[in-house]
Amino acid sequence: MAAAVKEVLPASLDSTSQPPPLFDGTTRLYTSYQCPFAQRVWITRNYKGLQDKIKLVPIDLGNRPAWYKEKVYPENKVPALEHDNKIIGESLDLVKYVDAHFEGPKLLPDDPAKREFAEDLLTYTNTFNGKVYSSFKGDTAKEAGVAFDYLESALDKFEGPFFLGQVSLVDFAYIPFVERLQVFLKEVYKYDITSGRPKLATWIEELNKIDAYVQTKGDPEDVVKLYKKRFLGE
Ligand SMILES: N[C@@H](CCC(=O)N[C@@H](CS)C(=O)NCC(=O)O)C(=O)O
Repeated sequence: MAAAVKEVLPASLDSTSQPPPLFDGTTRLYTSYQCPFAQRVWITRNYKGLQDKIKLVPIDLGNRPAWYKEKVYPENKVPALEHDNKIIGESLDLVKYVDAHFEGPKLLPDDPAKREFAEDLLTYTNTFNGKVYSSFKGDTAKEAGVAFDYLESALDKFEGPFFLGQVSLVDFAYIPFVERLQVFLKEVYKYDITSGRPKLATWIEELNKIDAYVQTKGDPEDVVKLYKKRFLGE
């Protein structure tokens, strides 16, 4: 198989940048290449083959343009999607929105049991992140372990390497966080999240075969630096 072409990514806009011509009919994903929430939507866009339909507009969150809050998204966060003359935010709503309103492979199956499980898992994402983040200051292996065990047993529910069997929005909701946590826990705590969790190991491996995801991955060293500063005050 030929290697996939890497998308040329636009440079981030900062406080000196002019806004794009807003509400001109172009669909725009306001994003940050470092943001795991935005990465959920970015992977979804790539997987559905919407690179030409949804334009990436990266924002420099450390030096944000004033027009972003004033004219685009009063929440002043990424991700946000400009579509059909409106702005929509919140990554979990956005992945569903992009799946429902755009062409490309469907990322939620029709099977009601799988849909219900998808909702449960999407709801659990915040709990998952909260449990792992709070473990950094406690008994990390034990407390983070509970959250990763939850994923391991969820991956056992349906046949196939992904949460719902076949790849879905649920995988794209978790992987940006798991990707970062795996690196950080290994580097700082010498904790291997895949040890004793074969399903989780295979899930990560399988996702790393999906170009739509691989193209969105950041530099692991940046993650370690950022997390050390943010969570450990280093
Ligand atoms: N609940 C939001 C969270 C988005 C979020 O917190 N994004 C961060 C970047 S990773 C952000 O924009 N932070 C800027 C700020 O809070 O001022 C979602 O799921 O989309």
